[in-house]
Amino acid sequence: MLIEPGKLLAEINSPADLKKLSPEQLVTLSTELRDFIIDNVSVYGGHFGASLGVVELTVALHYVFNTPYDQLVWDVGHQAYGHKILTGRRDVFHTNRLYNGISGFPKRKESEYDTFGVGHSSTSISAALGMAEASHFLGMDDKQHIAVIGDGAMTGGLAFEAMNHAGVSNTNLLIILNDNCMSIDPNVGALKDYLTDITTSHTYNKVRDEIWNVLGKFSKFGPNPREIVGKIENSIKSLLLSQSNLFESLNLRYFGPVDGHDVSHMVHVLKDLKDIKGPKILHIVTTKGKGYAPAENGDKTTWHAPGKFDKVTGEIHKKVHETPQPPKYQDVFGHTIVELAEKNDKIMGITPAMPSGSSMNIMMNAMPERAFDVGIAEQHAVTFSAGLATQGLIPFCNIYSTFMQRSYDQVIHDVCIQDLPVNFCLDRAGFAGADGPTHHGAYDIAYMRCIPNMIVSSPMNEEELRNLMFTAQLPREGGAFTIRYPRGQGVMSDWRKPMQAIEIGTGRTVREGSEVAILTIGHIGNYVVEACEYLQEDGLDPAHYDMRFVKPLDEALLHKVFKKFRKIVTVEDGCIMGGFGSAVAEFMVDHGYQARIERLGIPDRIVEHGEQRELHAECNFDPEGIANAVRKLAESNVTV
Ligand SMILES: Cc1ncc(C[n+]2csc(CCOP(=O)(O)OP(=O)(O)O)c2C)c(N)n1
Ligand SMILES: CC(=O)[C@@H](O)[C@H](O)COP(=O)(O)O
Ligand SMILES: [Mg+2]
Repeated sequence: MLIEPGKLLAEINSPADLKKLSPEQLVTLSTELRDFIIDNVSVYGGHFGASLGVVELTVALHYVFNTPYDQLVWDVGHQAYGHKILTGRRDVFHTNRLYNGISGFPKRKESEYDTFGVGHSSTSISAALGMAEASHFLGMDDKQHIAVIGDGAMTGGLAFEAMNHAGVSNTNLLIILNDNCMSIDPNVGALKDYLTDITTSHTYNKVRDEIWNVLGKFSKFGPNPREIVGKIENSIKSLLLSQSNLFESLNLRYFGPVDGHDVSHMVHVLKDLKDIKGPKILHIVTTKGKGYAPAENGDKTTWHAPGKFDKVTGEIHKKVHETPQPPKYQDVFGHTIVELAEKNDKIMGITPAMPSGSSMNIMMNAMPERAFDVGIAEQHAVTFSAGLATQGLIPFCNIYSTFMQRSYDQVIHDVCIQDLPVNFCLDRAGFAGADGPTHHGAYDIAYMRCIPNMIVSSPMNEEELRNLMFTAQLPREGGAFTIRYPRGQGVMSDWRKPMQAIEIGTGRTVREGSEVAILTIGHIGNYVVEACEYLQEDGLDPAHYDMRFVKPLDEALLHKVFKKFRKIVTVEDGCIMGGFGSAVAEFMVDHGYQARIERLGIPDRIVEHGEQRELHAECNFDPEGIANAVRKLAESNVTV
């Protein structure tokens, strides 16, 4: 269902239309844009608070800059809904994040205005700097490059690496630091304190006012007062350098903080900055959820991505169930780590900026001195965990599978080469769903199982998750222990049972059978249970083994399987290449068995966004797809 935009917004089909508006009309447009986002997200879901917070900035940027010639890079991209709507995607915005609809993040294939594909944080400054250096190299020194980065994303090491480089470049790079004191959860760390200090400090405000007085005068001199620019720049610089400013010390000219919700002022400021050459940073202060009272005044973490809600009452729609529902895997993790830590005082919890998403916040609340939110800093989270392990502590480092990709060298260099006993809980393993390819946890089995000193496991249900966590905290010689589990609910409403150790490298038989054996890893095994019901109706009787470990594999069980079966299906919610099925195939070859193995999982292509089950179906490993694969194999004439 297409949602009607306000009158002014209905006229904006591209930023060229926006430029026809008077500065006064921008205020009305901002209100209409905000309403349109509220109307759509309340009905269709998606990220919310962040886009509301940058409405005025978005309008001002497209008003002042010549996009898409000037290059605008959004960090993370969850705040770019306004940008999408103003750049030709208003009428398809109701398909945002839906299967076959537009992406919830900027995406190069989707629009020329989306200069850089995003989803993971802290990339914008590097990307914009690369574009700026390219423009210089290609003789387009009139081109502007703008990176919009949040205070949360600024805590990522990559952002600092980029600023370190930008400070010695002479490019037209404008970094806009959108400071709303929030990550998904409240922002953390010394940088946050520093930004709060600049924003509230009397000295800085005085300096800021002086700068804008100077710039205010300078604007009146006309569109291109280059001579005056130099003089003013010098005075600004000396004024700022007399202060200790983090960004100035990196040779980035610092401007701000300014009110990011005053669209007229933002236009004025951006116009001025456009004429100042070289790398610079504008610090704007905004409110996440601005303009929608429940989000602005309520729990900002909830309103980061609230799901569908009643826009009038602010009530978030929750499915009502008549029977008790299984918990989310993340909550099983959160409660279980506390339960374990109460008995084992060496256990520590680590999350890089996902306390709510991973449910590590349960431990952070229960035992704050033993659980750390380290900011959007996955590399640091892993090496920090390694440091804890050197001292005999037992770290449970919980990272979304997709974000763990950031820390690959740390896993190898800092953990596995040193054989340190660090536990990795990889949440959101497999298809993430509506967030799409940037967030799918597709590769972890393949990238973890090839590292020596690494155990790789995955539970089929809540009880197994708890038992694996219990096993991971028991003393062991060394080595890392990975436990991967998906986004969403498990299958057991009665999950809080006493925990027991699982012998490392052992699987279990879910179902004895004949003709075809199905080997699974993790939660996706529940699809096989469903598939077996259909297959039984067809008179088929496949065996099903929940392997629990990809590494080490349960060799005894596999010998049993390969001795009995010539037709084998493997199922995993991960990339086929190098994954669990590949491990089984390697075992077969290494041990001289011959069988036909049908490997189901994520194919070697980028799978877009949609509901998890839609994506499983697309890749033929939903229950129907699995049943079809088994039927086909059962009918085939395997001669090995
Ligand atoms: C590498 C990486 N880690 C974690 C995340 C999850 N994440 C998405 S948005 C976000 C908070 C970003 O905060 P900020 O940049 O300040 O933007 P805001 O939502 O406040 O506008 C986090 C942690 C991510 N996208 N990428
Ligand atoms: C933009 C981003 O990276 C996060 O907001 C992410 O969408 C959270 O995912 P979950 O909803 O699975 O926690
Ligand atoms: Mg923020």
